Amino acid sequence: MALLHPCSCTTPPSPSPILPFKNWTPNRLLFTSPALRRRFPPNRLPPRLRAALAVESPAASGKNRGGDSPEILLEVKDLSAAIAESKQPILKGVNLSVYEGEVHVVMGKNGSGKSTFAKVLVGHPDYEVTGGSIVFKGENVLDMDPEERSLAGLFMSFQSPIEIPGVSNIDFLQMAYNARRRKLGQPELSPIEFYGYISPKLELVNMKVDFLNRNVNEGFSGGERKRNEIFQLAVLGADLAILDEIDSGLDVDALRDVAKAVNGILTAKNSVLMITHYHRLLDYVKPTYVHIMEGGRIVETGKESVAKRIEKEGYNAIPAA
Ligand SMILES: Nc1ncnc2c1ncn2[C@@H]1O[C@H](COP(=O)(O)OP(=O)(O)OP(=O)(O)O)[C@@H](O)[C@H]1O
Repeated sequence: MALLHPCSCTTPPSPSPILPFKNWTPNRLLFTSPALRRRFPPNRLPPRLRAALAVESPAASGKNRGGDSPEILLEVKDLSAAIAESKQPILKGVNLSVYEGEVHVVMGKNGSGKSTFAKVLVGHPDYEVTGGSIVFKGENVLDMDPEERSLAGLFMSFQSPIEIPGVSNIDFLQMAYNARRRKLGQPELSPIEFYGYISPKLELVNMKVDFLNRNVNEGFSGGERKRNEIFQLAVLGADLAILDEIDSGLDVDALRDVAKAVNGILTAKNSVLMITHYHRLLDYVKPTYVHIMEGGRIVETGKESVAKRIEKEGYNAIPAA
């Protein structure tokens, strides 16, 4: 699963080391019981209870990073990285600065290094950083393991979200959410408080409540997995969400829902880095910048018009690509 285990796109994580099941009380069983769900169906929580349970996402309510002008969230300088096993260089000097409140889009031909860049940001063990720096919220990310990066507020959704057999969505999310709250020194939410918190998020992505009790991504269609990734992002919050082809394989309605959810999680304090091949996502989520990656470098940066040009003319429209 993406958020707590950015390295897990190839190896399903064991949630236990950082998400202790021992914190899971018998209340949880009541909470997921059909009777309780009938009593508190999503969207129908009594307004007072809803208000009482309303809490901000831990990321949104985290450290206040200051005054009115946007601060820099991510600064990548001359980043190079190779495949850990073969030492084959893939990233060859990536430079990128992301400020609060921005939407950055990375496009590029197949094999240009987009996913590798995203995975290197979250510390995927398949890759070795061979040069340059990554600073996130003023901290050297290269000194952090993937779990620390995630707890610091980096979220990544993967092209192919993994299944976590035997762990329901709601169990997973509550454990992940409370882990983040603990890290921020905030009190954990009880199951009922958590349910109050996530109900509106289900609406945001137009997901049925049944998905909460299904095992993470098990038997989900491709589109449902993508929707679930965005749901996780909406629930867990992030200062920087890295979305790798979140639009691939979505039907038009799902694309609209996912885009709506992305817009719904954006605030003046967080940012999104989206990898996509298609301009259609940008009809809904307006980019601050569009970057073109080629040969492991960002070779062009511009506004949305760059994406439109590529859609029309292909990558030949970008001389360096
Ligand atoms: N773990 C790995 N083992 C072997 N080769 C890899 C690995 N990771 C990346 N590569 C190679 O690095 C290059 C860049 O891959 P990457 O997935 O980053 O490209 P991309 O721009 O995201 O492509 P696409 O648009 O097709 O998703 C490709 O040639 C790919 O085969």
